Amino acid sequence: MTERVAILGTGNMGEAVLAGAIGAGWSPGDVTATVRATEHGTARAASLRERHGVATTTDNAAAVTGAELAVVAVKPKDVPAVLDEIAPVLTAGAVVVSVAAGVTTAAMERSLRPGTPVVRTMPNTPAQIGAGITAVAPGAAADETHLALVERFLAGTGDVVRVAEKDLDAVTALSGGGPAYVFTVIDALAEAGVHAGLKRDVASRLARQTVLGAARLAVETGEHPAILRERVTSPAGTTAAGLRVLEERAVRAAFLAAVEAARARSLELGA
Ligand SMILES: NC(=O)C1=CN([C@@H]2O[C@H](COP(=O)(O)OP(=O)(O)OC[C@H]3O[C@@H](n4cnc5c(N)ncnc54)[C@H](O)[C@@H]3O)[C@@H](O)[C@H]2O)C=CC1
Ligand SMILES: O=C(O)[C@@H]1CCC=N1
Repeated sequence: MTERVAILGTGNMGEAVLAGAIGAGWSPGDVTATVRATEHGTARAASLRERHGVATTTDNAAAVTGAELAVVAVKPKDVPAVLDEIAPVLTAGAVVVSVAAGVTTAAMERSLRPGTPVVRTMPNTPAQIGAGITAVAPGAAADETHLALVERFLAGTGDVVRVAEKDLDAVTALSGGGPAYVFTVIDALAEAGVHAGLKRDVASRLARQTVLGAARLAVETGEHPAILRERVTSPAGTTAAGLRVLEERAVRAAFLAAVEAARARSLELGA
């Protein structure tokens, strides 16, 4: 027995969260996913019904009627319009959860009836396979019970961590967008392998599994990445030669600047 959930705007992130929760046992019969009333939306709705067994509609207000959880997963600029649609019909005590980058709980609360519990979150797309991490921060009217419900729903999407709302822009920059940085690394490593003479399928397999294996080793041993890196790096060996190039090309500084730029953009989206 699971609570009734509405996913409002079921694009990349909405579907990833939905798939993670359902994959971990949330009943598809308790989930309604909304799409836009366009040709593309109609096709997408059919595909969501077929692949996940959820109900679909283009009517956000109808979707939240009777729902205990309303997950807002539209683009940040579209959040106010969706909140305006659902505010009059939201069940008393229902929790509004947002995954939108930058949009503050205070801004959302202004569009909702006074006292509506709001939880702002920042998931990432590995949620789709239960390997995500989501940071959550409560709004003014969200208490422990509301947070617990949101965390139980998100548990199927992977790890969940509570943070202060002021930290969510940094979270967005690191783990929200982080998969994109890592996919760039996988892609670059595979291309480098091809350049070094490997067949494309072999290079791609080596690159993907190397990133997965390194991540799992870091997570499962809990050891500092610098220690794990040292164990790969033989004195005057091949890895030392490669790492030297990464340092010369300021790859660490590039990651620092990328996360800072993404955080600044998240702050801008919320302004
Ligand atoms: N893509 C990602 O990796 C992450 C995205 N986010 C956040 O998730 C939100 C959605 O991003 P994406 O899924 O990437 O975008 P998307 O464009 O794939 O999904 C948004 C969906 O909402 C639909 N939509 C727009 N207005 C609607 C309305 N009034 N009623 C019903 N459906 C409506 C669109 O047709 C689209 O399918 C954004 O606010 C973003 O900041 C957060 C974490 C990671
Ligand atoms: O790029 C974006 O704005 C969203 C938020 C984090 C990941 N994707």
